[in-house]
Amino acid sequence: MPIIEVEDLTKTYRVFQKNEGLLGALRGLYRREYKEVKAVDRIGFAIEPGEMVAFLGPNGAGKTTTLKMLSGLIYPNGGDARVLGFTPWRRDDAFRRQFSLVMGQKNQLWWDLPAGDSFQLHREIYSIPKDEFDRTLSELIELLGVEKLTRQAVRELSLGERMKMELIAALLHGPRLLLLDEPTIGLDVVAQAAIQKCLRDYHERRGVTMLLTSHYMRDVEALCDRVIVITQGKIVYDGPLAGIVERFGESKLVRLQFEGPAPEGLERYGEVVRREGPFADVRIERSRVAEVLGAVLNRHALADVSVEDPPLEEVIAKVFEEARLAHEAA
Ligand SMILES: Nc1ncnc2c1ncn2[C@@H]1O[C@H](COP(=O)(O)OP(=O)(O)OP(=O)(O)O)[C@@H](O)[C@H]1O
Repeated sequence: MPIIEVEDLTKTYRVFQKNEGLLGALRGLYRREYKEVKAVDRIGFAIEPGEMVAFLGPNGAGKTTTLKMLSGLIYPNGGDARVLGFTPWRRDDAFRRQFSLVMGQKNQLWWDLPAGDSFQLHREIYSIPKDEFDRTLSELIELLGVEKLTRQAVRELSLGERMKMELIAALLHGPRLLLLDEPTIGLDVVAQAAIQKCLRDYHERRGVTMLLTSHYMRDVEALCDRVIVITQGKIVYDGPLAGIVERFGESKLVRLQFEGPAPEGLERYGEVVRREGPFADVRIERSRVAEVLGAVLNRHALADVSVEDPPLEEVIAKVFEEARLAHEAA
């Protein structure tokens, strides 16, 4: 049975429109004008236990709104969702004990206290038996490598260290589902990689289901096999990460190393993105790669060759752009 099942889920916000100037403000006092923003528009998907799924989309696409509905923080206007067998916005206690929502932009730990004190508070809130709490906490402290930091005030920690503490707090009650909204936002690449590793290791140990939003494609590549792409509140792709590159990555990067200097005239095969000594990198239409390689080998002596998919950033940007154009044309 899926851990998350979403059908036709819709959320429309009603946003008060302020008029400009004093007169406009006065007019707004007796005649309020509203605009409707359809943040999430009849989306549907299912996530099975143990999956790690990336939920991607440009700014304002509806990702956070969806995660908020799935964790029961806000009500939808239409459609339905079952999460861990519960309707999230009914906020059953048994539901809240089985999932965690981590938002990279928000802290749930007490700023002036050591994280260890906030962990104790979590123990009380979730009524975790002491021995189980001690066992889980030491496992998580070891996994995240933060032995010396739990007695230091949270405000004195670096952003990366703080995120590790946030993760510990989120995992103390052993959730079956982890919803992560930009867990590596603002972190440098080293700290990002550390968080990715912790999440991967934790997933391996506990098989927890994860749904994660991120603007960093490194997070996605490191953690997720499946991608759901949302733009303007609608899902435009749901499938394997490799499939998105196949479908939207129209070109491949062919890296050639010639026996002598790279020859002139490679432009006839595609876009030459680098030409330096014996090296030439050419972007070639996916369907022409075999034919072009054959032609190059016929004419020139090659020392080495490799064929690479375009970077995920490029592919995802293309998915967003195509969806935007389709939306404008509709
Ligand atoms: N509380 C709110 N009141 C009114 N409009 C809102 C509210 N929250 C979000 N929106 C609007 O709903 C749309 C979707 O917002 P949401 O935060 O879900 O997007 P997102 O995909 O998470 O974006 P980002 O990547 O920038 O975080 C946006 O147009 C946003 O302005």
